[in-house]
Amino acid sequence: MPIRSALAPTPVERLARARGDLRMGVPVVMTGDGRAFLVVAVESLEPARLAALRALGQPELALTARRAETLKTPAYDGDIARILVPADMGVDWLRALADPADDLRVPLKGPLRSLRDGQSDLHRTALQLVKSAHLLPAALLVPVPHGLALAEENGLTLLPHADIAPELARMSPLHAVVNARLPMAAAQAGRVHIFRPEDGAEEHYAIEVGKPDRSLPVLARLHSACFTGDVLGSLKCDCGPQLRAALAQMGQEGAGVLLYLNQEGRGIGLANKMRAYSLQDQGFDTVEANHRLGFEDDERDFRIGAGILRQMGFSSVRLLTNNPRKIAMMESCGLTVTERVPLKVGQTDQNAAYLATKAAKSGHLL
Ligand SMILES: Nc1nc2c(ncn2[C@@H]2O[C@H](COP(=O)(O)OP(=O)(O)OP(=O)(O)O)[C@@H](O)[C@H]2O)c(=O)[nH]1
Ligand SMILES: [Zn+2]
Repeated sequence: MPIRSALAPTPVERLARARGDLRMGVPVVMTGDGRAFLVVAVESLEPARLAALRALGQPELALTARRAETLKTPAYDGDIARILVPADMGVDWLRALADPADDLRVPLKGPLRSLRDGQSDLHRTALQLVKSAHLLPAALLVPVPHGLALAEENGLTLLPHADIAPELARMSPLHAVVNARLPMAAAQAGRVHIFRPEDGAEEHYAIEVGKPDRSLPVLARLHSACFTGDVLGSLKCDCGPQLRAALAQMGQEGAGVLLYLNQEGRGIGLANKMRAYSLQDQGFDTVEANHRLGFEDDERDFRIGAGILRQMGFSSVRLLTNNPRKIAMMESCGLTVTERVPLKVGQTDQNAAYLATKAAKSGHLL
């Protein structure tokens, strides 16, 4: 028995496997309180799988309240909506509900029947899981009578809700993997540290400039990955210039730490960020675009940055930011912010509206 339990995947390992399954369109089985559901992500659902799922039960579509609001359908569970999938509706209908790309062209998708009775905890967890796989936040759940047997017969990942829900909510511990010297144009004395989370999600990086004194507040920047801004020189945001200005200031002062957090698109992933950009071309601002996709304005887990700084031995920072939420998060995680150092660079005609929206709707300081 002990050998078997040591070989079997833990809840965290099952979650990592489930993310891969969902991205590939493979169903997972979620069980809890005597119920069992097959769960698939709408984004990766193929017609043959939908037909196989329908043969087992009546599918229910779980969407966030944000997406339901755009679809003008009630979210009786508060933060999520459960919608009955009619027998004659296929994958295209589901995708149209999940993906706002054609909302303006084809506004009416209903009437939709939102479910009011019954429990929604498994649906909520399924949506969190799909989000953490960086897919569109839309999950199809099919109630099945014998979840355990179905998982075993078909080699599907089994997710007991009581085990996985707490794992999804907590911040995964991060481990320092390796660090190496990296001279940079902005700072000769650079060192890159790699941190790997236990849950199999993205690694994050800390770029240490010089040898900051751990007993003093360190000049720090929490930078969220922005492929378009950091690498391509996008004019739609200010990320690239902010990244370079932060490193330059650390180089000038001779010490600092820049965290490069792989939370692309404020945590929704690059594919979803590009969907948001496409909606912005239809006239929606950065916050509205996230909402229409079914996300909150900001899906980042701000605990990660604080966790890395503490692991590196820092307890107080001079934080380079215009975002008050970052300061509040650091302090709630026990780090002292002795000073906010403004970081105003990279304003362009193309990003003026984006920066104004962040100031008006997300509390950024101009
Ligand atoms: N979803 C979404 N993400 C965006 C958009 N534009 C930029 N981003 C992402 O926003 C994040 C910007 O992160 P930060 O540089 O930390 O910016 P911030 O939260 O405004 O805070 P400060 O720069 O510290 O003031 C990056 O992950 C970008 O990829 C957008 O229109 N939609
Ligand atoms: Zn950017």
